[in-house]
Amino acid sequence: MIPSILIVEDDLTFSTMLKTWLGKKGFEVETAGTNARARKQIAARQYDLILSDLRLPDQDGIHLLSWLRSKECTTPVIIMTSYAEIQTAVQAMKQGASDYISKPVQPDELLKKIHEAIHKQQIPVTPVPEFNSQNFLEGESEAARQLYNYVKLVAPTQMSVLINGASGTGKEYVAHRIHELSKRAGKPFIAIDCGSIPKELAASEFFGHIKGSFTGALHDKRGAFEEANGGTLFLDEVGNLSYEVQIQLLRALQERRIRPIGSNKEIEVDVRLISATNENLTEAISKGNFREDLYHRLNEFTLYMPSLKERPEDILLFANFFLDQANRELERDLIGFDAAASEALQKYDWPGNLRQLKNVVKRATLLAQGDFITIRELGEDILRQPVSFVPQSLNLYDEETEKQRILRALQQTNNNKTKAALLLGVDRKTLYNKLKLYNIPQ
Ligand SMILES: Nc1ncnc2c1ncn2[C@@H]1O[C@H](COP(=O)(O)OP(=O)(O)OP(=O)(O)O)[C@@H](O)[C@H]1O
Repeated sequence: MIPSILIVEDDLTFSTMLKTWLGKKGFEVETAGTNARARKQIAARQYDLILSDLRLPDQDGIHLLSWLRSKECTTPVIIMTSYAEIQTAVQAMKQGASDYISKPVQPDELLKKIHEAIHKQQIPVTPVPEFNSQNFLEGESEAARQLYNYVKLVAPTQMSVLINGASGTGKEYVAHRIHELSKRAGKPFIAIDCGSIPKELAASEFFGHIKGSFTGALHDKRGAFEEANGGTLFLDEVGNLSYEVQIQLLRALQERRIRPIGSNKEIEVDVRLISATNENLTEAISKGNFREDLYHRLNEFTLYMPSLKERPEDILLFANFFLDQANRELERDLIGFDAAASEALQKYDWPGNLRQLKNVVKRATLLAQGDFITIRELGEDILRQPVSFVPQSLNLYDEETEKQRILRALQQTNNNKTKAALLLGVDRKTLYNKLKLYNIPQ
């Protein structure tokens, strides 16, 4: 499916130029010159992304954002601003913008941000992020250790894997990890969000079609099975497949062959399946909504993704990891979280799991005024949890963990004892005592 973009921009030359360029990059693009016009167009149809100038002749882009929120419209919005001051961007992010970009717009940067924003919304075939040590972390909790032990065991096999877990726990990341650790690494990894494919297009998404085989089939299209041939096909939200598509899928898996719609030729496919779900599929089976035979095909091995609440030891680890990412993306240089912020992060429930933590940290990185993220920047949801503002004592940790935390804090602060003490939530004197205790050179 071609992703659609609405450009809201009053500079006609610039918007025409953007429209042409994005059109060449494979997007379907429409434009609007005013806020009022944009609202009309948004009310009339669904877009995958809105790219809006901050300053518009009638009302500015921030107004557009609050209007979208009032309509409970979740289409991602990227704000373009000539005023690169942080404040406008901050306001836009607070109003729910996915991202911002300053003018003059760098085409490659814009394209990257568009892909990221659309990816977060998960259109059916999601562009696959690059996985490397800069954007993947396993965690150190017992739950994480167990999960990645299983991942390493199952990855090299041909078994189909069903990943079970709540939204934002990292199911797609784990699916990709399995692919990377398998013999299929280097071959395609194709992700399909079964939850957002319209029922009537599902067969074409999976198996492809021949030009003219139905109204709207303007070109030949390769389906996901063919795209993933030799590699891995990842079916996200697999519980959402219609019964009819479940039957077609089962047949394809049993026969290892598919036939594009309108074609009389069958194509052999060699695909490893990884699926993910956040619902109870056994319950769906008992209600007659999911086929048991397909379930067993998909579920030769089950992985359970722990929620962030079930792995509290990993919260600060991930928070710091996402902070490094946000520092790079936003060109900021924050050192860490102060003691009260660290405590608040650890006490919060994180219903949206890693995805929510990543978003909270990114916003806070943008908003922070000093070297550390404080409780003020973490947002209302997190503050609503009862948090005592007394810095946490270091002694909650065992000695080795405590020593490692101190070494990390010193490294993060370039050996600045005052800042390291602040980061650890202790006073300087305590820090000096601890340095002596652990024989850490001063
Ligand atoms: N192991 C990880 N290391 C680093 N970042 C991660 C990891 N796992 C998840 N993330 C971050 O959290 C976000 C959510 O992860 P992912 O999309 O894999 O979750 P999901 O469980 O598939 O969510 P959903 O059920 O909503 O599709 C990712 O975009 C990524 O930024």
